[in-house]
Amino acid sequence: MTELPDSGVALAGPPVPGPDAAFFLDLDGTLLEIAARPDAVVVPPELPELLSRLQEALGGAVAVVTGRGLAIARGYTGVPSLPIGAEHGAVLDPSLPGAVPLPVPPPDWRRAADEWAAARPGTLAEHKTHGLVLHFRQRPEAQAEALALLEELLRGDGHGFHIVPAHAAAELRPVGADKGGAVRRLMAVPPFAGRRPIFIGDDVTDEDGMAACAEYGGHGLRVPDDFAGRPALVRAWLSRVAATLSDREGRR
Ligand SMILES: O=P(O)(O)OC[C@H]1O[C@H](O[C@H]2O[C@H](CO)[C@@H](O)[C@H](O)[C@H]2O)[C@H](O)[C@@H](O)[C@@H]1O
Repeated sequence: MTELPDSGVALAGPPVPGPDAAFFLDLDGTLLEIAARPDAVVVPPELPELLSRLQEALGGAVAVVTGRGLAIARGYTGVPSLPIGAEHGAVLDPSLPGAVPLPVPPPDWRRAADEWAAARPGTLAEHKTHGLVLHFRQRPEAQAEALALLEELLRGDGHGFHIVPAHAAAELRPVGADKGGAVRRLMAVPPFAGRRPIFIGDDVTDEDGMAACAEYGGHGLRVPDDFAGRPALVRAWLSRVAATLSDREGRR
């Protein structure tokens, strides 16, 4: 059973995997509770220690694969040695192999996104190196207008971008950059190579990462289905995985 620390509620979690597992972890909605705005997330103080314990139990085979920018994700996770696939796999930790050149949004797109958000209180334009996001969580009625703006920006040659739906947001992302690519690049090198990968995510963009894990004999765990939609349960389960695997190793 997985204990939910703040309520004492206990739910059955997935079985604890073997010591040959590798974890690919999504951030927002998986390790972190969803917040009203991207900059309003509360990072649990125990997260860096949890990730470090998990790394130790799995020979280092733990990565975060997120839609967030690299510096932000690095700050939230707080573990310098943790490999990070950022911007949905468009940006990988500089230490990781296999970088491919990707487009950046033209300046007039960035201006148009900022102007769109400035004219609609409650919305937000988020800029990434290889993309941009229009957020409307606090103004859901702006969804259609957000999509209309992104479609308008893509009219013409599209500069190698496409529109990806997100939680209460719409995003422009380079064609061909997805979380599956980040998983494959990491699975090609130690300490991931040869392991059975498990991707934990909550969103449609995580499905690419889960599909890539299946190519290596692994699978995906979906937060809504496997953890009752509760990042706190994901963290509690990962803590149990780390403790169980370390215990088994200690007894050998
Ligand atoms: O791949 P992820 O780690 O799940 O990141 C996905 C996006 O997360 C952020 O936006 C989402 O979370 C915000 C904070 O909870 C929330 O306010 C927003 O409505 C969600 O869409 C982030 O801002 C994006 O850049 C990520 O792509």
